[in-house]
Amino acid sequence: MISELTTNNKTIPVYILSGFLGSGKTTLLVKLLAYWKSKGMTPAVVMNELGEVNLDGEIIGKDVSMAEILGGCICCSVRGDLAPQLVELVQISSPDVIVIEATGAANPVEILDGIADTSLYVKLQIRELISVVDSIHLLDTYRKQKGKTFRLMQEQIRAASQLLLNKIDLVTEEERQELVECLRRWNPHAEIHLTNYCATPPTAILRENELPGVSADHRSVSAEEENHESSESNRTHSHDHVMAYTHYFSKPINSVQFESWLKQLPRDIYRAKGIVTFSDTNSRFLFQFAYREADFTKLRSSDRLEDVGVFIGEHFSKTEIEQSLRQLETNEETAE
Ligand SMILES: Nc1nc2c(ncn2[C@@H]2O[C@H](COP(=O)(O)OP(=O)(O)OP(=O)(O)O)[C@@H](O)[C@H]2O)c(=O)[nH]1
Repeated sequence: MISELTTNNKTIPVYILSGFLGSGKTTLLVKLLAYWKSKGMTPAVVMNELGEVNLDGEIIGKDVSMAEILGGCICCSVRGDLAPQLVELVQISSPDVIVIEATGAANPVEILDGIADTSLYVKLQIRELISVVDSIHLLDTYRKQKGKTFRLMQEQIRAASQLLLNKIDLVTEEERQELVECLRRWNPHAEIHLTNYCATPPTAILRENELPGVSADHRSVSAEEENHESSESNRTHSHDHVMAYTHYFSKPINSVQFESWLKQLPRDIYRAKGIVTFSDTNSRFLFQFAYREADFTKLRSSDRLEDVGVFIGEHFSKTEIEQSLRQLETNEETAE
């Protein structure tokens, strides 16, 4: 159980790096860390390895705060470790940004669920789920169309908001096109970047200019990004598809309205959890929502937790969720 809570009020962006074993996740991580450091930022890393040793940790360097979760996958066997490790990382190093490098065998949707737990204790906002795809490996499994690896790769691709089709030096131009078509079919929403050694401008995949809770369509785009966007024909231009949305409530809301709001959530949102203060009951509750069933547990009023909701699903509109929740908050304002 997490006993201490952070008092720092900033919201920390979180990026999840997913992708099959050996696809290039660490290669990308090293580039992202160098980028953040060059901007004077303090990044922190959560590394998860199936084995008992973390060899990649050596590559990261001693100047980056790192939490290691070894001996299992954070999406299943050591999932309970993720929240306490993240909270500790935030409390000790107060990072500006956190990257979670998943094991190659991880199902990213389960990791989102683990981060949702953590959002109850520290202010986190999942920004991107980046899946790195090994071109030659995908080509091989795609042509066979079966097996556990095929299904896992498919899940990692489906869940992503950013896709790096990496190691394109190892496939032909025709094969590249075949792979891009495959990615598009499995995930019509993600942005696709064709890369060698994950070389793509970090600004193109990080969406740093987007403030939490602000529609990506209104973000300001840097010149570098703009150039990149116009030269990249494979990208979709709506960024408003996310796998998780974290909402920090600004005030208590009405319990009846919130319950009926939960019931009408789109089917694409299959998991939600959080803490709310109800104006009409004068109490705080932990809420859980799964498979269209909502459950509320009363919290002690002394618990110093933020009012927050985390919503997980497939490519739903973050803006719509945000606006309708803000509406619930506004309803209370007018009722006062
Ligand atoms: N040919 C080629 N090799 C690459 C490319 N990107 C990465 N590699 C190599 O692929 C190997 C695996 O890269 P990593 O970045 O360690 O991959 P990973 O996904 O972190 O691997 P795991 O942690 O084992 O899951 C390394 O030897 C990289 O140098 C690429 O675009 N082309």
